[in-house]
Amino acid sequence: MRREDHRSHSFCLHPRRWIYAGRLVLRRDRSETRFTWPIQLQKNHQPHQDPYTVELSPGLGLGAFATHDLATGSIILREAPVIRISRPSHLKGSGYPIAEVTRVVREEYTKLPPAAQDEVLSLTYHAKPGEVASLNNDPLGVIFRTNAYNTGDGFGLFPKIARINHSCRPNAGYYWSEALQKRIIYATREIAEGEEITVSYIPLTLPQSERQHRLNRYGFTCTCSACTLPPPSLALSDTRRRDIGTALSAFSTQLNLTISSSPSALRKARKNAKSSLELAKLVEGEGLADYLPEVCRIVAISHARVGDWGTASVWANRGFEGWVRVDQRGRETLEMFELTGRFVEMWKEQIRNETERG
Ligand SMILES: C[S@@+](CC[C@H](N)C(=O)[O-])C[C@H]1O[C@@H](n2cnc3c(N)ncnc32)[C@H](O)[C@@H]1O
Repeated sequence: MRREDHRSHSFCLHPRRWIYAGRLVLRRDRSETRFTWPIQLQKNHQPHQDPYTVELSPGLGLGAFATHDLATGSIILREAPVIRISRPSHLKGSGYPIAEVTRVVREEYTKLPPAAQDEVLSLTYHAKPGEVASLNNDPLGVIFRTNAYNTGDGFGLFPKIARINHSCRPNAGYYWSEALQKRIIYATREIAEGEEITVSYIPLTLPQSERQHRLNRYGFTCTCSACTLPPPSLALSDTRRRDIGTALSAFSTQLNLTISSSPSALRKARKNAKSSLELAKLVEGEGLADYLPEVCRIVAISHARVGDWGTASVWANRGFEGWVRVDQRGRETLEMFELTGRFVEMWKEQIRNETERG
């Protein structure tokens, strides 16, 4: 059993509800594994100052910059959409035609107060030559196309989030909270004061050439640290990202909690559990921190399927820690909370049984 360092937590699950904090130490032989479960909750002592400011980012237009050091998991911004449009069912899979986007966005735009209209019109956009002229000189559709994010069932314009630039190795992630009806931006790793805050506009498991192709619609060539690697390292990064993408989609069909019983199913499940740890290493090595909470879930469930409750508990707990900071009442947070509790109980029972057997 591996030794896990005890980690302290400084966030609040519910502002007025304090949850029992107990430290769980499980011992086997001379090694021990400790972690705190349920998590130790303390008051959130984040500074009151806004975590970011908007400034010029050389070569990228405006960008968002950290005003102080931000810890992993810090919430940078929560924003509700000023304009929200639904996904047209008849066009599933194909893009929204820009003339139609322009029409529906204008309809919503006219309902906004003047200050919000000005904020929308101030946003950067990328259009093909002659495109805005072909839309009766109405830029709203292309503003929307350049800046919108999804909102679960549709798309929304978030004028503050829209100032955040792209990187293929971002330091922030985003999340649409159904409960809050807001998009949340959070630090996926430590961000130093003055550092630019970046998110990804595209899936990051694509190789560099495909990423550049996808970014064409935003009108720029990405020069982030991942895209400008020297050729041998770039080839390695491309392979790693492809492998991560393949593994993520392969695991997506195997994430149930049925314990494998037949020898061949168990052999396969053991192989998968091993691959899940390799996936975690690849994601960490490639610096794709916003994929980590999902990978924690994969590692946890893959180890539960082979009855390795220690590893399953530690990774479920890690996944929970990742999600709870982002959305305390989110579906993923609650799932990982529930799984950690369940796995810890199984783990305790496993150790009790082993101790009794001597
Ligand atoms: C959603 S906006 C981001 C904020 C924008 N920089 C601004 O000034 O409002 C997207 C636009 O920002 C620019 N941009 C974002 N990320 C970039 C990057 N990594 N490199 C160059 N330009 C970038 C592109 O012009 C893109 O169309």
